[in-house]
Amino acid sequence: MTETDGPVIDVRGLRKAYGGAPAVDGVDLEAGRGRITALLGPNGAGKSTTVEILEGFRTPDAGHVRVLGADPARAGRAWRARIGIVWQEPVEPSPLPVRDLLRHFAGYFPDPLHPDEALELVGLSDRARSGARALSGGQRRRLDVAVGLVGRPELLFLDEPTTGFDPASRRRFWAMVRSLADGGTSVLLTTHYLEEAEALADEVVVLRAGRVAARGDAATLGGRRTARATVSWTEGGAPRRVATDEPTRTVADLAARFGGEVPELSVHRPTLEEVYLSLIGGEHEGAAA
Ligand SMILES: Nc1ncnc2c1ncn2[C@@H]1O[C@H](COP(=O)(O)OP(=O)(O)OP(=O)(O)O)[C@@H](O)[C@H]1O
Repeated sequence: MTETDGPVIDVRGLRKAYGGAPAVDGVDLEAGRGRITALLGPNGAGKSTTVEILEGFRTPDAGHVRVLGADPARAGRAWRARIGIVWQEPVEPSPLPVRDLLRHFAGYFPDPLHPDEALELVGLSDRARSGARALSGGQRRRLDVAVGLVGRPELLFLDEPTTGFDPASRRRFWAMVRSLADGGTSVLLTTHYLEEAEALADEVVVLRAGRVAARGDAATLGGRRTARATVSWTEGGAPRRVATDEPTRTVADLAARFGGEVPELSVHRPTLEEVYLSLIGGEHEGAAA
């Protein structure tokens, strides 16, 4: 039975250890219908373990887990038909033409999209007759998403979906995911691209060592909006900077002092990446790139 109210993902106190070492250590997670939730965290933070439990591929040691109202560890085929998964590893390219491949996958679902609709959604309509092997890397990834979508999922898991995309393709892909969410599809996105989380996510959840280090919308995460601004300029040939809670006043004072243009003036607030790196600790700086 389809639930229209309540969160699509409802997780409390989730724990999972491997050989006594905790991978997920008391995670709470809630995702609303039609929302995009991004799960961030350095390598080994517990993202895949969490997602695999939500998909029903791993059993938790402890915790309350409900996905589309059911316990994924016990849910059956009808539940599985309501979720879509785009794996981290691209699917092995098939020799079948793209449209036939989608028709094949559509056959597993009770109310699938027409293959051409799925291709249209991911911007691959003009490649319907191509063999999947003839697609570029980015096009194959979009085909993976079409496969994830063809069953008309209520909840779509996207695991590092845009690795290897060129910047323009990535932006097209984001627009596509956003329009899916606008159409009511809920999305759980795992990504290492902070820019991607910022562009897409209604809520960002940062995992660190199996625990939630922070959650919130990308604009305010970790006190970002209220963090001090840094005003920089050049004076007497030397770079100058001040940290301030009142950047407008600082800029006005500088403008008055310089009597017009302030050389190389900029105002900077912490980026999501800077906030993220401070949340996960400096030892992981390489992991956020
Ligand atoms: N099957 C397994 N057996 C033993 N340990 C595992 C297994 N799967 C994951 N782990 C360990 O659990 C921890 C969390 O791993 P997980 O794959 O969930 O992290 P992640 O956040 O998805 O990392 P990445 O960003 O690298 O994909 C890591 O220390 C990892 O080594």
